[in-house]
Amino acid sequence: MVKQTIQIYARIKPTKKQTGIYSVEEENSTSALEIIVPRDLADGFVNNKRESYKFKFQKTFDQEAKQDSVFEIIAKPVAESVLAGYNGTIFAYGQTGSGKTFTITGGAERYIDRGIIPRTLSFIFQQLQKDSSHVYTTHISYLEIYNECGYDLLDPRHEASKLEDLPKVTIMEDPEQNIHLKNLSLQQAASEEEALNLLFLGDTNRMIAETPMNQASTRSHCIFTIHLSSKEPGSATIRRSKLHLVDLAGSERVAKTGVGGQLLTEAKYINLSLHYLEQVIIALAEKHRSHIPYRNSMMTSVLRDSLGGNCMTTMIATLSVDKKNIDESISTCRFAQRVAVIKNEAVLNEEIDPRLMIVRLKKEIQTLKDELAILTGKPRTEELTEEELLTLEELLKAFVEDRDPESMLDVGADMRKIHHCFKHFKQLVNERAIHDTRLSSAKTTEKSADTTSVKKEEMDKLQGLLQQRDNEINILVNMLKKEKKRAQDAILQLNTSNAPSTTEVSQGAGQKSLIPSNPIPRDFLTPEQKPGFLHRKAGIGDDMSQGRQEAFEIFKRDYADSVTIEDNKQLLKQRFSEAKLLGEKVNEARNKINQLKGDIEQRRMQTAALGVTNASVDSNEPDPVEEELRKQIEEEKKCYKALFNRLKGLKTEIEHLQFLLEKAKVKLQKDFEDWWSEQATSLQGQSSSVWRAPVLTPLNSQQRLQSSSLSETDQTLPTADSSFSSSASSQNKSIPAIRTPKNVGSAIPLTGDSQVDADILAFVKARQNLMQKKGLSN
Ligand SMILES: Nc1ncnc2c1ncn2[C@@H]1O[C@H](COP(=O)(O)OP(=O)(O)OP(=O)(O)O)[C@@H](O)[C@H]1O
Repeated sequence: MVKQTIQIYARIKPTKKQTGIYSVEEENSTSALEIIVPRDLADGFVNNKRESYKFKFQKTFDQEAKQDSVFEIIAKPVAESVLAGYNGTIFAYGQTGSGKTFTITGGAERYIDRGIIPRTLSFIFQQLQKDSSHVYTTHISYLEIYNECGYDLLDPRHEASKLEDLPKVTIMEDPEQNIHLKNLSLQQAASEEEALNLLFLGDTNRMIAETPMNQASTRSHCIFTIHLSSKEPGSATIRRSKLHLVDLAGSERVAKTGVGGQLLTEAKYINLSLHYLEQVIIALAEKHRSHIPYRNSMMTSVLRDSLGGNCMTTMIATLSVDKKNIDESISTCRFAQRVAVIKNEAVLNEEIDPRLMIVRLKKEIQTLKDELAILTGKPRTEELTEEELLTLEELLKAFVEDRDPESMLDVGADMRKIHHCFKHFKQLVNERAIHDTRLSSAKTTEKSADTTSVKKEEMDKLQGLLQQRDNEINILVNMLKKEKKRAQDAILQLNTSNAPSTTEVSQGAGQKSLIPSNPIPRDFLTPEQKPGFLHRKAGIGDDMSQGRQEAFEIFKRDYADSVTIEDNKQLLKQRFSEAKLLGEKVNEARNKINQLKGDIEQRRMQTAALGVTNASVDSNEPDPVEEELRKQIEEEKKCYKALFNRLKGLKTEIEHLQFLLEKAKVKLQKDFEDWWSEQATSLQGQSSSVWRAPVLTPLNSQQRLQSSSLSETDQTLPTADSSFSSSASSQNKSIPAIRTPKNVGSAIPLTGDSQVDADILAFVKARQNLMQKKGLSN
């Protein structure tokens, strides 16, 4: 790598006029250029009394300097670096007409005026011819940038087409941020002559010709590039280098009205891309500046490597030393001073030719194989032998089973064995993955088994509940039967004592029913008329099921202690009303006493008032009216006391009765609970096999009536599978509401009450549906 600041040179264009405004002083390896501002021009400065400006250059080529010396000193070293594989750039910067083109390309009239490009081409091709140790390839490209648009000056269509019709050269950037120019042709030049022809073609195609300074400066930038690649015969290394020879646009600034007042101020560039070039130069000159605005213009993008990158760069500041150009000359020198601090790092651009590399590696492999075969005494085949595989497997097994994390597996430098090991480990990892998947799926199955057990628990609970409800129904039905029997006994008794009061109601088809005309027994009332038993009502023992509540009502009625409870209740009621009456009387007596007290007070006041108005009235004499009132008060007080004492006694009696009732209530509750569980246990024992519910269809109201009527004729209530269905089939084909499957194990006990039976059947159906859902029905 070669680290180097951009080299700066100054070249002064010859002039026939006597200027006397500058002087050149050559020092060791540098030269000092002093520009002296004539007094008359400096008059306009207010704050600056300086009359001369000094600038340092590598060398200043004064007016008499010839093209060959410029080439020798400036271009030749760069060309040599390019030949060695480094990138190089030479650019000329200066105002229009200061000699940039003359320096870079040369004068067209005389051979001796050939500029840097032809001389470099000549030099390079001479060198190439001389060096037979390398194979060189040379390509030329010629780019013109005008108004931020790139044009290929070597495009043969230039002559026939207008500038705007030609394809524009565009900048492309690859992921490594390397710049590629699309539509810029690279023309191979096998000889100096071919290269010069290309230069001539490009110059001819330049769209913007040199113009007089006062009209418009030359505003295009031209970049002539020599692309060189070289490699030693048989070597895979290719060196690629580029040499940019750049003729920039004129560096004039705006507002050039005169020299005075403008010298120390920085006027703006006419050419925008030169402004961006200066921005890049300023940014590069600043230490620790991370962002360099190369992308702002096409010219700075193309010359990116030349400015602070992988390139050996040289700048030639062209100066026109006429008095009228003194400000532009100073600007140019200032610019050059900034450029001089930019450091470039040029590296050898070598790359490996991939095709050659493959060939070389193949060859190397073969050589190594041959060597190995000689050393081991046996040629290495593609596959491992069985014996080798066996040994390897044993090694692998030992390695995998070894618990020591530090243990090593050494199979030697045989890639076949290493590959085999990788294959083995991959297999292990895959097997492990499959095993894990199976394990997780097994866990999922376990989970689902858990869910099933939860469901089963729930089902068992429901089944228990169903059993409980079945028991309830059975208990209720049994109780109903008893009630019915009692009612019918009562009817029979009535019939014997009062025969004409019974009406025979025909039920059709030989069915008869005895319905008492008066009074109607409680249990034969319509559901709407029923006060409590089996009639839906809310409230009694909210914690009891409805069936239990109803059973409780019946139980209560037949309870042995009910009479005592009832008597106590009546007594309590009586005592309550007595207490109420006594309380009223006590209040009356108290009011009476208060009233009498008030009367006495009033009487006293009247007597006192009379004593004041009438002297004959003696207020100290006993008043018979007051005496009478006092006696009355005494009487009332006695009465009040007697009443109060009685009330007190009643209160004690009431409290005692309340206590007794509460006790009886608790006992009743307990006795009922005992009886209930007794009933349930005995029923469970009777029907240990689960009821098999018949297939049911809902009853309509007519059927309900018939069912109800039928039941009234029998002491044994009709069942779904016998009485009801058989009688229904014999009477009316449309009636059968209950169909029993063949495997029905037990009958549904019905009560004969249409509403109650409908409730029971609805319950049975709901139960059956539930059983079917749970998959328990057969
Ligand atoms: N060192 C020199 N010796 C002889 N003639 C020169 C020299 N430098 C420049 N000239 C002449 O001066 C004129 C203007 O020079 P040139 O065209 O090179 O200027 P320029 O800086 O390239 O201008 P532009 O910016 O317009 O391209 C040309 O006729 C050229 O031959």
